[in-house]
Amino acid sequence: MQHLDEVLELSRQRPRGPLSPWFETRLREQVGAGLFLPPSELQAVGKRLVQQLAEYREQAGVSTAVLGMSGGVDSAVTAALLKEAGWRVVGYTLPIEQDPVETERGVEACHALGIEHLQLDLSEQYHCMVAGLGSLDEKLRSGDTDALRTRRGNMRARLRMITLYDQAHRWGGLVASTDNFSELGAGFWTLHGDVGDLTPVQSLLKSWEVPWMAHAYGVPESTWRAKPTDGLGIGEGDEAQIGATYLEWDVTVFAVLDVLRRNPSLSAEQIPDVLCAGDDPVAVRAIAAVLRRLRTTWFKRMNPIALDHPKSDRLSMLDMIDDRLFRPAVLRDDRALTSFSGEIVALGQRLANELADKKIRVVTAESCTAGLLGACIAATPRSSSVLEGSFVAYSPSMKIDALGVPDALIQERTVYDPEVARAMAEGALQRAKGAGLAIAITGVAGPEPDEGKPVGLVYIATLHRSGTPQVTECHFSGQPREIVAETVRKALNLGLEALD
Ligand SMILES: Nc1ncnc2c1ncn2[C@@H]1O[C@H](COP(=O)(O)OP(=O)(O)OC[C@H]2O[C@@H]([n+]3cccc(C(=O)O)c3)[C@H](O)[C@@H]2O)[C@@H](O)[C@H]1O
Ligand SMILES: Nc1ncnc2c1ncn2[C@@H]1O[C@H](COP(=O)(O)OP(=O)(O)OP(=O)(O)O)[C@@H](O)[C@H]1O
Repeated sequence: MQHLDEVLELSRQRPRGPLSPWFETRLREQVGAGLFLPPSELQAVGKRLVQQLAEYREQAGVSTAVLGMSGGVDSAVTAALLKEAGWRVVGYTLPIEQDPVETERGVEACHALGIEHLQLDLSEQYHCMVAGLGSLDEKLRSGDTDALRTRRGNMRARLRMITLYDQAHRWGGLVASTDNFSELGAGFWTLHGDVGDLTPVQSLLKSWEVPWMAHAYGVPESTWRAKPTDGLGIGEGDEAQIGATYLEWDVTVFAVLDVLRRNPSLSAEQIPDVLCAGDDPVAVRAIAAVLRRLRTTWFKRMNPIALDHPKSDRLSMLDMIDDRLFRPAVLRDDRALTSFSGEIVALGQRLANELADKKIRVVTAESCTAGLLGACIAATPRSSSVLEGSFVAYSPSMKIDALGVPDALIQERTVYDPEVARAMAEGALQRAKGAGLAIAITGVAGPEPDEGKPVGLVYIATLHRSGTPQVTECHFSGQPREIVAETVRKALNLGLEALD
């Protein structure tokens, strides 16, 4: 299996010798399942990242990125992707009592990638800082415990960040972030120390995908072969601190995810047993280290901690204003199919509140939204008191069989018709005895026109049990998922109107 060999090679596993049996088996399975992306997919991922970085540069009107060049692979790949996307990239080597070999690798990477390079030795500033803060806490200056070394190391990272933000301001640019998926999971970064404004490699595995990108985008071999270190003087390299190699880390995280998917009710304590590493001491140790780090760093991955604020719909409103008016198109919220935008969530909540106030339950009859309207109401607290149910009637025959829409009507007018929407609403309300309001949707989400009807034509019918059906014709534009999201948004608004 060539791909497996490449993973072992680029992850620097080869010189360490064979993996322990548990890791060997899991890695084979995971490579076979495509979790360690094969080179053909990585090529596409690289292209997509570069394309997005280029679009962001054009749309946000910022074209200079500054970043710290540690001599390690993450900063080098980040710089390479930005450069490829047409950014002006300024790489800073910022040694603080650094091993000169690391600094030299940072300089070499800048030259090899053809980016500007500036150097500023921050050792003196660091000492001033330790001395200053040491006057509040004497131990900080000379103490040699893990905690004190970590505090001093974090100070180095934050001092570098102060420098980079100042330089970004100087050039009218932004600070590029170099964090990757594996370090994110391990909580292996300093809050406000090495996370910047734009994160090109955040979803990539440190063991395999980051070095692959390094190889593909012209980073010198000395950089991607170098032993990963935090450059903060805290410990003997990343992997010694984490308690597992990055390859072991990535394999274990995928394995934990797999067992959790199979059995979502497992507790953290049960996971080592379920992973069945019993007679492999290397794996037992590494799994324990991975779980320990995940357990002690979860809060870093959701920093700052956002409460479920009683007025969180205000935050949704700001999100909507930004999304509609100011955010560059490359970042626009078009993920409504899997995670509703803030505005849709807020609308769903409003409709649920109105229904609860009026003690009315709703039934939905959905064609092109295929249940998303119902799901949106189901996602609100106490939805069971306001949602009677949903009919997902996607095909014509479902509309006939499940909702009683007359076959002849569909034959004569197609399913994209106001009368069909009306019949769907009536059929739903007849069948859902506990509902007082029906909302029905039929339309063409695209990407191609259908039965002579244009993409984006949608009919939404609302029917209050004590009223007559109201049908609204809508014309939306965009990709299918955008049309579906617009339809859900409109249907929620029409539901609110119908209750008025
Ligand atoms: N429950 C809680 N909810 C919300 N926040 C909480 C919290 N508990 C602590 N905190 C906050 O979190 C802080 C601790 O986190 P933080 O300050 O980041 O510090 P911490 O995670 O303790 O240390 C940073 C670690 O990242 C490693 N690192 C740093 C930089 C670069 C790299 C690299 O290789 O790329 C690695 C470094 O070697 C060290 O192991 C606390 O001081 C506190 O402010
Ligand atoms: N000496 C340094 N000069 C400039 N920036 C640095 C230095 N050390 C660390 N940094 C910044 O902090 C980030 C995190 O540090 P880290 O040492 O993990 O580097 P890295 O690029 O992730 O490489 P690796 O972890 O593979 O050594 C770096 O990506 C870099 O932007």
